[in-house]
Amino acid sequence: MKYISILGSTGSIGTQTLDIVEHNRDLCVRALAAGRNVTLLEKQIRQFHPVIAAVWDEKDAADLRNRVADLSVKIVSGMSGLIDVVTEEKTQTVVTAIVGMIGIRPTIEAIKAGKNIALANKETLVTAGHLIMPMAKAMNVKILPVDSEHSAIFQSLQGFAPSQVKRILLTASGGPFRGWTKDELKNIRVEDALKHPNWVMGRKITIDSATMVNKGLEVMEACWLFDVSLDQIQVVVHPQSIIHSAVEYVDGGVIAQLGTPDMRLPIQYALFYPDRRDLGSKPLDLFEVGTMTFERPRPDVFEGLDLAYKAAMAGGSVPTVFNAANERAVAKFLDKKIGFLEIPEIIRKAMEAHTKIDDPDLDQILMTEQQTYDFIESRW
Ligand SMILES: NC(=O)C1=CN([C@@H]2O[C@H](COP(=O)(O)OP(=O)(O)OC[C@H]3O[C@@H](n4cnc5c(N)ncnc54)[C@H](OP(=O)(O)O)[C@@H]3O)[C@@H](O)[C@H]2O)C=CC1
Ligand SMILES: CC(=O)[C@@H](O)[C@H](O)COP(=O)(O)O
Ligand SMILES: [Mn+2]
Repeated sequence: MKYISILGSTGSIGTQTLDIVEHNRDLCVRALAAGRNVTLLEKQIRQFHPVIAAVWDEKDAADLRNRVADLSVKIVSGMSGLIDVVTEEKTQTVVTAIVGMIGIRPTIEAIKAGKNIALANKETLVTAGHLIMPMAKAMNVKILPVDSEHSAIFQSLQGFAPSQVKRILLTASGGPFRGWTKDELKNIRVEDALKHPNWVMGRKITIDSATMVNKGLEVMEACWLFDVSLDQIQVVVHPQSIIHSAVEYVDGGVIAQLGTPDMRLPIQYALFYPDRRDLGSKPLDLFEVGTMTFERPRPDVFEGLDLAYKAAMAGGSVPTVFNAANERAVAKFLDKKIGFLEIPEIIRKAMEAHTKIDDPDLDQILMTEQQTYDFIESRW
């Protein structure tokens, strides 16, 4: 039996993880955490029988306790609830499918408790990679990538020593507005930005793909996961999302991972690594794909990518400002309070206003997050 817990079980990655659990009898769910979707969480509790379940708000937790009073599951709430979920005794692997840098503290606590991490929650690594990666090494826990590109890189790296790696080719779909001019991006509606060409995902990451902030976050995520420098990563726009990323080796050979866009494959790979199992998914039909194309990214049009590189180069607390400003700006865009191009504008202004902390500890990261939110609230 493999014992797992899921942070963010009601979301896109969380529900696909549970789909994998349904099809693999040797996976057992020990604990689940959700934000507000009490109805779906109740269903999941009844189907997967976790011993602990968490929701964010204590009021929702009280409601959930009433709903599942016939079961012996402990219902918890808040940050301490998330920590109870990830430190559940029997759990071996925690799937971090929560959205945003709220995942930092539970991820750190999971590592301290010796749990392996199947990491989807890229915001945590972008903001606290300098704390998390050494901690994982010291605790001898595995950080297994779930993000499709990073899983592809991880799969392409199997059997090779890090010294043999020359570059990483990180693919990007280019999002729904690939090829548009900056002028054309001015009046984009939320509904249009939520239409990703290839992937069905949660709302925040879908907007991040449209601004290409997602690719910027993924560049930083790759630096931490694979211990490579920024100039060893090339972003390649590949609109078909069939090549999920590749590694170029010192002899010029390039090894890539290909597949139809289906997040269940990287999730399952992380859960059963190094084994592979039948996923029951539609096989890749290269004749159906027909053509695969490649383009250079346009950081001049998609300023979010340019700002991500600036944040990565600055390091210290600046990636936290980049990420926190983006989280707040995307929430405002989804609420129709700001326009599409105000997302990078807010990130840029927040970064300009920030005084960098070189090697922030956890408290300084969380303080920087709060200061960034306060800065944005006072102006937008
Ligand atoms: N979706 C995808 O295909 C991919 C996603 N990722 C990354 O995975 C992460 C999750 O993305 P995705 O699944 O799309 O996001 P969703 O928005 O679909 O799901 C987010 C999950 O987080 C939960 N959540 C939000 N706030 C809290 C909170 N305060 N406490 C507890 N749970 C909370 C939500 O609960 P509720 O809904 O109940 O409020 C939900 O279960 C992100 O970091 C994203 O970048 C990476 C690669 C691909
Ligand atoms: C499925 C996944 O991993 C997403 O992060 C996806 O990569 C988004 O696509 P783009 O950011 O390349 O548009
Ligand atoms: Mn990705």
